[in-house]
Amino acid sequence: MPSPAGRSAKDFFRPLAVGAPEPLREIPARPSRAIHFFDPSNPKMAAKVPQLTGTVDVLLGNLEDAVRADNKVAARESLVQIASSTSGLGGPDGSAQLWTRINSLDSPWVLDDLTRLIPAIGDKLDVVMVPKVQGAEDIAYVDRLLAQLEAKAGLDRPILVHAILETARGVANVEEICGASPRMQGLSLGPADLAADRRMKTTRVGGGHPGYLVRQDPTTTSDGVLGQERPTYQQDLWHYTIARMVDACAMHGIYPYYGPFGDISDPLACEDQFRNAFLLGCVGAWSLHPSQIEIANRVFSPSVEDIRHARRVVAALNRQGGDGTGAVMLDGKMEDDASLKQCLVLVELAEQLAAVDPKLKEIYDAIELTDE
Ligand SMILES: CC(=O)SCCNC(=O)CCNC(=O)[C@H](O)C(C)(C)COP(=O)(O)OP(=O)(O)OC[C@H]1O[C@@H](n2cnc3c(N)ncnc32)[C@H](O)[C@@H]1OP(=O)(O)O
Ligand SMILES: CC(=O)C(=O)O
Ligand SMILES: [Mg+2]
Repeated sequence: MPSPAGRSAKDFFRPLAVGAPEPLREIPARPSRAIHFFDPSNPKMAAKVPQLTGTVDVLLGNLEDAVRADNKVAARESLVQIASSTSGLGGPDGSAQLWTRINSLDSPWVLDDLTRLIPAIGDKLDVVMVPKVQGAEDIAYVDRLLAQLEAKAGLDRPILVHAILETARGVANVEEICGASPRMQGLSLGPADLAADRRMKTTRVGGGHPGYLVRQDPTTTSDGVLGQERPTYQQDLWHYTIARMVDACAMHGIYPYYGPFGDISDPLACEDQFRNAFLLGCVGAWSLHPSQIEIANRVFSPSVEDIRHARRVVAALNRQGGDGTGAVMLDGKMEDDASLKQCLVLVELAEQLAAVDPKLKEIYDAIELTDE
């Protein structure tokens, strides 16, 4: 049966142009806790890129929304200049990955974005983020064009593709989008455009809304008197969409990300939104302002307490027989094969992050297990 992108299983991993690099069989788990957005046409932001390179997992040169229409060409040209001249940025050995968000596929700029960037800096670009993806056909278009441009440029490594989920149709097609190409690296939530497309009645870029809540039932005393206290609990507007993204990504072996949190002045709520996404399965979020990088790095790195507990569970099950099966009691709780698997997710993530973050390595290395 053909895949949603119209390719049979035997053709799925064939290059889409003669001379294009072989598609990857597995998407590498490169740390990407913060995808830091900058407008390359803004001289102040562009000047900050070299100093940010050692502090953030991904730097993304944004060409789409938030870049003025009369700056689109300047942004593209400046991105070429920044990628060519910043050491440690992009490519398999870069200390920060280099991504770009191209303009939407129906815009007058997108063709020039790709035909200019791939020949000029294709060896540095790790991921192309495609906004407003509606279905597998959008990924198929970018997939073929990238293959043609890679072949022409003589690139030996395929550029990966990341889709933003920001239309109702995109959400409805999320599984087929994730499976549309071996280039698919991941998905981000686009809460602002998605809210508009769904005709939600919000005006924010991500985050919650005080009106979206549940209220506790009225309480009555034994005398039948109605209580006055009716606490309310704000709910997460994005839970449904993120949960769908996480399942679709896990099914296809790619990575889900929360997107932007627009209230730069509210780091606490930003942290909460990021943490909800982390707990549900996301690997990172966007940072729109330098102050959000530290929040994302912290939230998307497992805590010392989680790693200590995870290692204790691994050790306890190992002591019991070494193959991770069976059940043990630890701190009054049952641990078995399934809780071990959850702990291994955290332990493996900590190892990946420690490999790129020396401070975190020191912190994780210093954790002592008290019960051995
Ligand atoms: C819905 C979506 O599509 S979300 C994605 C698109 N949006 C974006 O990419 C937004 C990116 N961020 C921004 O445009 C800006 O951060 C803004 C407009 C939100 C705030 O900018 P400012 O008002 O300049 O913030 P602020 O004054 O706090 O900035 C402090 C310094 O950090 C710089 N800075 C701000 N944001 C960034 C950034 N994303 N990257 C690098 N440097 C930045 C500023 O230029 C300023 O530099 P200076 O000290 O040399 O003057
Ligand atoms: C992230 C994005 O593009 C949006 O929220 O619309
Ligand atoms: Mg958008």
